[in-house]
Amino acid sequence: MKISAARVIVTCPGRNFVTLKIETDAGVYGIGDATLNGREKAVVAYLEEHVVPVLIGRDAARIEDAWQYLYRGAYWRRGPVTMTAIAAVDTALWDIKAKAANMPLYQLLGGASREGVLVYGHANGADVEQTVDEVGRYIEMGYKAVRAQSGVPGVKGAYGVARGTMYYEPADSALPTETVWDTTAYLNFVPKLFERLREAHGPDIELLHDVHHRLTPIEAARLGKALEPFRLFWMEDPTPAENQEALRLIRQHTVTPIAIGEVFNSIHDCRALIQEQLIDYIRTSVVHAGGITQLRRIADLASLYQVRAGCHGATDLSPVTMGAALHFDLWVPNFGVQEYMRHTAETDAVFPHAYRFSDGYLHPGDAPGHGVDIDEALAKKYPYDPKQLPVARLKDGTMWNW
Ligand SMILES: O=C(O)C(=O)C[C@H](O)[C@H](O)CO
Repeated sequence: MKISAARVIVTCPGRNFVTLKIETDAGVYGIGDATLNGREKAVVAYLEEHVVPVLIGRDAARIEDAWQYLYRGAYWRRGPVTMTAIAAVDTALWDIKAKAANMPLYQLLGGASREGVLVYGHANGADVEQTVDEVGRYIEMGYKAVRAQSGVPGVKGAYGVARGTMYYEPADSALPTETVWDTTAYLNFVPKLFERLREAHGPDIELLHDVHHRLTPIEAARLGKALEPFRLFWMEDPTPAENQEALRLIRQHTVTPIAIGEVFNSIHDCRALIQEQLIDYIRTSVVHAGGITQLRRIADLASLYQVRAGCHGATDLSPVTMGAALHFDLWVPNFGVQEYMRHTAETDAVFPHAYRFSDGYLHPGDAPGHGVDIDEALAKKYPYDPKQLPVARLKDGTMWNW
């Protein structure tokens, strides 16, 4: 079964998505997500200029060889653009292999290890009480795990707070929106938020929180310690994790579980964090960490150290990534939780999918392949709309991590 064509499809049903469609001479096709939020066109160019030409005529069944060819053969390895492009090819080829075998992808990976995939939703509010209500709304919808983010007094454009409810979309403008970060205000506020959430919703609901790379190691240690009485499922991205050693310091001070990895694109980015057991959950995703092929390797490494998978699943990861991730999650022995930020109805219509939510769990469905398709005619109706992620500055104007 040879690859006969490969095309990049860019569409914006409410937000931008880049999709690679690979066709074969056997008539079977596969699709892969290649969306890199705010940097979409860089991946489009990488795919169209450097990857598509070398795919034509290759054996579609040789997924590992294609992965190694695109990774080792590139010389300029790794990085989010390269690894997102590789992920798109890898996901499309796994889709083709599973369709050709007439099996849902999770069967090819080794079969289901569980009945459904525990997911966490995103509750957010302008202040504490609104966030408490929003968490309650997610619990009513059946969620067993909820991430809580709130507006912080004195912080302009706090991370994770939507302008409407349900659909937080940070890439909101052609030029980056400027937000202001205030560590003192944030550190004083967050423990009070979780105290109130436990008081309102009791001890059993799983609560998560994303710090979004804003703290220094000692500040993150302080926050983790302050949150211990409220038993978080995880504290995410407490510091920018390119400094992997920083996690040693944080770990010495707190038993609040830590999740890191959504911006990682290589197994090497998480090697020390996993091998030194500095994190509890690894957040690498199908789309930004080189596809199913590398994600499996990361998960296997993590399983040796009791680190569990907690895949990134924000709205900028398309339904194609969500579908593929759910097959991975259903199989992976060391599963923790899957992020599930619902896509809008417009997005869901462009990407018809087999996965279904029920009572706090998602199931990838049993359609052959990863179970997600693209309606190309509908996709054409939504042209690319340039949008970038925000930036953050301290109150005195110093650039900070968004
Ligand atoms: O979902 C999360 O945990 C995020 O941090 C979402 C990111 O801000 C988003 O994917 C950036 O594109």
